[in-house]
Amino acid sequence: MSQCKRLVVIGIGLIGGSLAKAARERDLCESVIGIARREQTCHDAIELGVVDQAFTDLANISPALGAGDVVFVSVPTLAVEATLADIKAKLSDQVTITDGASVKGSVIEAARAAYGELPAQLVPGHPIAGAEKSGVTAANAELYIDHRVILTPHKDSGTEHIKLVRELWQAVGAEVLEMDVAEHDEVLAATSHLPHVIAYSLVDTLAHDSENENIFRYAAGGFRDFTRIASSDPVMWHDIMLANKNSILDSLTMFSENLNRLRDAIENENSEHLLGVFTRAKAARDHFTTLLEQRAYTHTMQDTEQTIIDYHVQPGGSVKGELRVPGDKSISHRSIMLGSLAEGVTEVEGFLEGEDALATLQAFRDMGVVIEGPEKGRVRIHGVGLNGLQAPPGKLYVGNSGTSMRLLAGILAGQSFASEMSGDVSLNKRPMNRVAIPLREMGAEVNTAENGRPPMVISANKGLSGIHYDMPMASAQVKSCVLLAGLYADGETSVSEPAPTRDHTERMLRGFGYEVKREGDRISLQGGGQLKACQIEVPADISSATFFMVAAAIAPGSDVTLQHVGMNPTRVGVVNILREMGADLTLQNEREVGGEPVADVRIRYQPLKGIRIPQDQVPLAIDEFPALFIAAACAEGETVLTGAEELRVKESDRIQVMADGLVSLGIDAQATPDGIIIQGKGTQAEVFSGGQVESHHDHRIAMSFTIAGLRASDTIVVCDTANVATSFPTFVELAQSSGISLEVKSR
Ligand SMILES: O=C(O)C1=C[C@@H](OP(=O)(O)O)[C@@H](O)[C@H](O)C1
Ligand SMILES: C=C(OP(=O)(O)O)C(=O)O
Repeated sequence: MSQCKRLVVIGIGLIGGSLAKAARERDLCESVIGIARREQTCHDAIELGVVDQAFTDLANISPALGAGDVVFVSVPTLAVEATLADIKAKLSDQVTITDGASVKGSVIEAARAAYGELPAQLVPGHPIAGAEKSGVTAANAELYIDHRVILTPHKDSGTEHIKLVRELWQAVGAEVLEMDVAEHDEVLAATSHLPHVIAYSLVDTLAHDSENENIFRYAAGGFRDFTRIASSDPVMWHDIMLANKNSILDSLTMFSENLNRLRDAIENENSEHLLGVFTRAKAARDHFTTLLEQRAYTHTMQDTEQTIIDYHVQPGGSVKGELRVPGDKSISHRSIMLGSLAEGVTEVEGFLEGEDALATLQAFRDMGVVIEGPEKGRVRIHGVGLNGLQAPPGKLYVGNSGTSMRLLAGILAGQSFASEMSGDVSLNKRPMNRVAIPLREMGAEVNTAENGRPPMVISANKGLSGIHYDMPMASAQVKSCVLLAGLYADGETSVSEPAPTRDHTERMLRGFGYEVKREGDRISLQGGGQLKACQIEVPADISSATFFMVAAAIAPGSDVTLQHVGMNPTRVGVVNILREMGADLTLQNEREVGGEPVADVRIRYQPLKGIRIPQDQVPLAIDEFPALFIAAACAEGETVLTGAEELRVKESDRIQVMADGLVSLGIDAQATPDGIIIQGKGTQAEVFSGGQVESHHDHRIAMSFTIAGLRASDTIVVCDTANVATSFPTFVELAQSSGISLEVKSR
């Protein structure tokens, strides 16, 4: 398809030559013409197949050019003005003009100087694709594939000209964005121009060293990677420095100040500062790497531009083997929170490197806490004490994680700075009034969006008072939020829970040397104490282990042992319910690790029967119901769940979403206001039909329908499953290694 009639490239170096060559090889224009100052370049450009024709003067071709033709100016930045003056003198105002200069403010100035008013035919642009090579010989037709081109049209740029330029870049494989000129120049100063100054300066400094030969001879990866861009074209970079002087100076000043602080930290052996800078930078760079690789990720990444990941599960099979699922999510969150607020260094083992717990970790890094790792589940937290957090530089983004937002709300209410927390599409629908109400009663100023939804804005603490709070729902998140705010409140803070909920906060506070009392259903603590750093070993997450317990319980021939699973009595509902359904489940090697009971759980297939789920088990198995509904569908007879309306406000409405998914896979399942009624299909081999189910931004829904594949008659496709990484980043590997035929496909 022809994009433009003729393409004229003025300045046939790497940038111009690559566009010319790409246009020519892809047959995008009737002809591609080069203009260069030197005869030799013209000759080389034709020889190398970069252009069809080349001239040293635009006048050779300009009379023939008109509407539909594009001139691409690709000369050194400071030569743009003279080139535009030449163009104005020789070219029709119908021809589209664009350029490739790295600084856009100076191009606009040059155009004003040459034309007076900015001409409609001009659409400034900047392809973000350099290479340290330069000259026509480096021209590469593939250079722009999957690279970005930023267009900075001015207010009078003609739409037909913008369209032509945009389509030309897209046709050579680039992704085209638009930006305002000033924003472009600031962003580029920081991300491209500053790194070039630093690389040139570093190599020049080392090259002047008397022992430079040795330095260059022995310099391995670090030097080579870091200084690659110092081989770029000196004239081009000289021009960029002058053309974008002000923005570059701003970035350079900020960098020099930080470098000086680092220098002082080294001189004074300030490990805190060094580790703070290095760990924050590593986390940022790792995040950037995943962005570059376009993998589904984590904390601060919003749901933009990601490829969608689906699971394709082939029917049948069984699960076998010894498996260790990752660390407990609830305990991992709390280890970061209490470790950060403690005096001294807390060491954590078995930390869950899933997105939810990482969101909590990032929030505390944002508030100035130095956190080393995670590295294979190990984390070292340099606690700052209850009053040592610093105001974060911006909003705290906690992704998909309700636990992060609700527990953090309690801690943030106690801080001397204001803060704001936001989440992803799922979290932004979840109710936050349940924590805002008691926090306001304590004296905090908490604002939410409509109907108590996130974002949450929490004002600087003007004094909190202890309260007694009778919780209207059984929620460990609400209980923990109030108790954590209670650390900052005057006097005693207490909560009563309508039914026992997970007690990790209370246990861990005690582990950090903080007194927490429990009398019946009432839990209390006094404000104003101190947390002392400790060692934490996080057991494997019973909620993650559940998927393999249910898998083994429903798939004939299965025999699985899950190692080192947390068996906190407030979390064992799933074990009790599966046993009552007739599962062959035994606990082995029961022991206590760091204040939490653990055991190995062995499950062998045995037919299940439907039951009426005891209400007292509901809070103890609250996250396990999606998987338990799959077990119910495979059981003989009816299973009835009541008293579980809390399931409607999790990452999705887990009652409705599971009922819909089950029905679409051929199960008689009926949602009720506070539960579900499922007619099990018993021992018949194929319980579920094949089909497609949505995860609705909910990891537990995604994993539950994955294990349903073990008793399906055809392929089950579970759509949009990147959220599994919030709680169970190794799910796919473990599922595959244990015998589930699961394939991950992206779209
Ligand atoms: O405190 C916690 O770590 C959690 C409490 C539960 O939420 P609720 O408090 O809303 O029941 C649970 O569903 C969540 O996965 C983790
Ligand atoms: C409800 C859950 O988590 P959270 O509330 O932290 O998002 C869960 O993991 O099932």
